[in-house]
Amino acid sequence: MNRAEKAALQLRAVDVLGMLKETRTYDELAAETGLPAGDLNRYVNGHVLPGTERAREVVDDLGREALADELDARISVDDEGYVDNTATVFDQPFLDLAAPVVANAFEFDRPDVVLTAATDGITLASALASYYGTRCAYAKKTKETAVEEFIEARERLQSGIELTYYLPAAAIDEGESVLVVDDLIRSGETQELLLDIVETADADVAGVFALIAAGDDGIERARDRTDAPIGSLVSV
Ligand SMILES: O=P(O)(O)OC[C@H]1O[C@H](OP(=O)(O)OP(=O)(O)O)[C@H](O)[C@@H]1O
Ligand SMILES: Nc1ncnc2[nH]cnc12
Repeated sequence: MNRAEKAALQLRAVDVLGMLKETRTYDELAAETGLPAGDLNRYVNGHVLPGTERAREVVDDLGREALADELDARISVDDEGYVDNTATVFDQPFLDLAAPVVANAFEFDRPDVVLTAATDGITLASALASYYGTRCAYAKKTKETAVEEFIEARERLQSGIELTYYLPAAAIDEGESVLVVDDLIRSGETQELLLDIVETADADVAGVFALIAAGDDGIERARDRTDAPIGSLVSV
């Protein structure tokens, strides 16, 4: 790690601790992290940065669990199993904090493009693209105006309705590496359409990630399509 990467990791750890501190006392945070309350206070208040080893532990070990808990607390599931996740997808700072933790926890190779489906995946894709310093692209159910060439992916859903997603063809170049993400995966139909788009572009899949997996079907469907790492932060 060079100096800038170390500094970024240290700041990420401070962000994770700051998020945890919002709902905990320093003593509770100390019990949870195994770190002295006095040190935690100095980190959260920005007086001292954690060393790189400590920062790595906070981001890798504590970060993933803490984010999953936070995500769990923010979503509600109705009687039919449908998820209200607006408190997450509308909160860009939360997703910006989640991005490095997700990237570290799931060991995706740094992609050239983070691809999602409009609408609800966009804020997550934006957070991840910003973290990796790469482009973000989203497929839409309608054609963007003034764009001439599109990659199209069409599928007949279980309902019998045909769904088509369109991505401007210039959004992904041949041979690029693409991380496919969405806020939620249930049947996996949307992810499958995104994977079709990656295939049509002659690009490679760096990974598949959803914040929330509603059941296992979607993850399994994605697993049938690629050997790249696949994951979700929480399951409902
Ligand atoms: O795994 P699946 O069964 O395909 O479901 C997951 C998709 O459903 C939701 O999008 P939706 O189609 O509701 O569109 P939205 O993002 O515009 O709300 C969600 O954002 C995923 O894209
Ligand atoms: N919000 C949601 N919850 C569960 N399954 C879904 N499929 C599409 N949107 C969904």
